[in-house]
Amino acid sequence: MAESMSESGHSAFRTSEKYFKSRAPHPEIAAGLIKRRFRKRLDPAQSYPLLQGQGVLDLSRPVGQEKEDEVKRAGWKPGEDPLGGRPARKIRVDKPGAGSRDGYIVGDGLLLIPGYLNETEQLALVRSSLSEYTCPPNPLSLSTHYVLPKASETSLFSLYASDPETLVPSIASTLLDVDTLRPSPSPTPSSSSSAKRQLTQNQAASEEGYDSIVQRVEGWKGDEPSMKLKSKTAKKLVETELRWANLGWVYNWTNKAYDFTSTPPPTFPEPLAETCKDIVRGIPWDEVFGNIDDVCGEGYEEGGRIRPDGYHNWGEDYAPDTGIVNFYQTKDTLMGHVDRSELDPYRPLISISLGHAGIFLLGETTRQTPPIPIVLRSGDVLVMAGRGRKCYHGIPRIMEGTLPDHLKLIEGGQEEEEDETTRACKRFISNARININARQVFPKGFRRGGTGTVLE
Ligand SMILES: O=C(O)CCC(=O)C(=O)O
Ligand SMILES: [Fe+2]
Repeated sequence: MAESMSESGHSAFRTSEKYFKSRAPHPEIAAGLIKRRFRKRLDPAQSYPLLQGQGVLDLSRPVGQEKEDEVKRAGWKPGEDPLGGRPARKIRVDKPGAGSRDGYIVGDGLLLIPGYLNETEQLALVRSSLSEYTCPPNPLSLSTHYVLPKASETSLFSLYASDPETLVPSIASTLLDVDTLRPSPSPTPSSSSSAKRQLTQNQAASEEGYDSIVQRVEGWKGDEPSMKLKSKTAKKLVETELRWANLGWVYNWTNKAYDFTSTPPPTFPEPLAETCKDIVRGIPWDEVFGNIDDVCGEGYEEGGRIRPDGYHNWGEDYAPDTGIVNFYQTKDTLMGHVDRSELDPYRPLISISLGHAGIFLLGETTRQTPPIPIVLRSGDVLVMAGRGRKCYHGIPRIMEGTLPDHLKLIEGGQEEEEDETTRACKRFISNARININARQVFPKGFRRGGTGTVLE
């Protein structure tokens, strides 16, 4: 097994994260630009000419964007061997009404479908993400700390679209007079830490079991609002502090578990569920979980392959019931983690990228294996299923200069052709990436009961 721990003592995953996070120019470029005495200030990870000799896997780069694209500026080349020796096997993924798309198996149960969504579908999903998925009752990263509008007609995003300078009171301001306090010497960072996702390792929900989770989360009264936060304008909140919206079953970040107490269960947006089901239905799962030798290059296998029970039926019975919509400004990152709070540990997680491209690090089941750097561009879909659900992953970098033209604001007097919501969506995405990731918490036939659970 190809394991590595860099000299700095960081795991291979962390080394890669640091490398892609750093905005210092790549040494090949820096060599001509940076004086020798400044070079030692560069992040040590920068001394890797290209990380582990790998390039990035960049399968959906539009033609004609090369000049401004940060993949190029940073010196990250589409790699000759992006998978580090692992073969990426091509498959065909059916798409209703659109024939099919190429898909690539990039690991056991891990599938990349570049450009799955067309331009119209991308814009529609950007719109839904901002103008629908952020509406009550869906919790937002801001909900604990701000008094957000309650009705969808006056949602935070509709304020952003129609009257962005509207002041949204912080909860603290309704209890204390924080808005009139002078700034403290060390002001709260713009993405308040409490709004960020705290990701630490925890026991897999499938091992802990439903009853124990319910007991653990019972009686939880919610997070405390920060008493330091001032009221802010809708523009400031949406553009700099909104980090996520939660769809369907509500995830409780503090307990790292879903809150199963809500009755009736929360609903998941139907059109999004249909898109995810179409994706799952269109995948030839027999090929994904087929011949072991096709997927695993030498030195790749670790802990054996997993062929999940019932995967033949996913096309019929996959039904996402929870999801997170991540909003990234170009400076934002998401630390390496594994999503293990779903009771079915192997069902597909469907991850949709919109807006600016991001570097997605696809690791292994430990942080010690060097991850594959994948450029996820607007319209790409990544599917994590089976053993792939146990793999570390994260987003160390959102890349400037990668917004596709169809998501850019129309300039030069044609603005009137677009409605206020579309313009607001395009204003937001001009500096951002959105990721929608949908999951199914419960295995097929799982019934929640009073004292226990019954599997049909
Ligand atoms: O933004 C992405 O592509 C990944 C998001 C993710 O891993 C998560 O929300 O768990
Ligand atoms: Fe994740």
